Amino acid sequence: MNTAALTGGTPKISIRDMTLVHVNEERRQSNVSVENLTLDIMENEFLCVVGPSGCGKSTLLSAIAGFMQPQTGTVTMNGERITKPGADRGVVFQEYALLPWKTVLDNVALGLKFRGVPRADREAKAMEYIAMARLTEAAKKYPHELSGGMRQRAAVARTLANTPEIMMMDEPFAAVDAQTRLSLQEELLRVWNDNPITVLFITHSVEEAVFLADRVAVLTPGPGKLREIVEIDIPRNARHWDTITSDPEFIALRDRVMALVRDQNG
Ligand SMILES: Nc1ncnc2c1ncn2[C@@H]1O[C@H](COP(=O)(O)OP(=O)(O)OP(=O)(O)O)[C@@H](O)[C@H]1O
Repeated sequence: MNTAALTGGTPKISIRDMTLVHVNEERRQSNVSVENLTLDIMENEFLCVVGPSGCGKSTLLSAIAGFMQPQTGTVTMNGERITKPGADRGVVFQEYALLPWKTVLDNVALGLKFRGVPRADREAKAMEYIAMARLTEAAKKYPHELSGGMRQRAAVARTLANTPEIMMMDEPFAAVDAQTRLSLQEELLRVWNDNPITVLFITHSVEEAVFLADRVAVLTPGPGKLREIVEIDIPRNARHWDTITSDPEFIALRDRVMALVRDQNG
């Protein structure tokens, strides 16, 4: 855990009193999805966001990604207001992250291509990230030739190859089977330990959040406000599924976060 960052370091992302409203002009409807949310995401921390369905987790991600603007309040990165999407913020979604007509190598190299990096350089760089995701053997394969877990590892490699300042993940492992999901979580922590980066990870799974995070932000039922932040001080070298589920600290933190999510009195 990046304790220095959490106890006085610099926030990478600062959200202040942010309200996000989805407006449907045709139907003359508006829907307040996030209300008066204040939250910092510290440099190189792994922050998980949990909360009841519809509480605004994905909407929060959209604002940091620059896909939508707050109606009131602010969202900044390194002190600068976020006004549009940018390569400095990478997003991994649950599905559709890879272009089906491109190989793993071309998918991972795509962002570098857009930035004008010459072919040999971008392929060498992409292969480094592919190796990190343990996909070297699959570099020339197309997404439909990969398992769901391999596809998500490729999606993470593609995002990290763009060297963003923050990687945001919206339920990235929700579509894979339970066993694959556990190994993807361990793999993600291995990669993150080797490549420190700020991570915002959205999930429905309290266990997943407590396993991965430095801190878990629990939102209230929609419109989402911050209910509580729970610090997860389980040592990084204890984050293995074969042992952690019998660790009393893990059990206590999981139960605490679960109680916060289930309490509907926002
Ligand atoms: N494009 C949109 N137009 C109108 N309302 C929207 C739109 N997208 C989301 N909403 C509404 O905003 C609220 C928050 O949705 P959001 O998807 O951010 O929640 P969530 O916490 O990510 O949900 P889930 O856990 O079910 O994925 C919900 O009431 C949803 O119906």
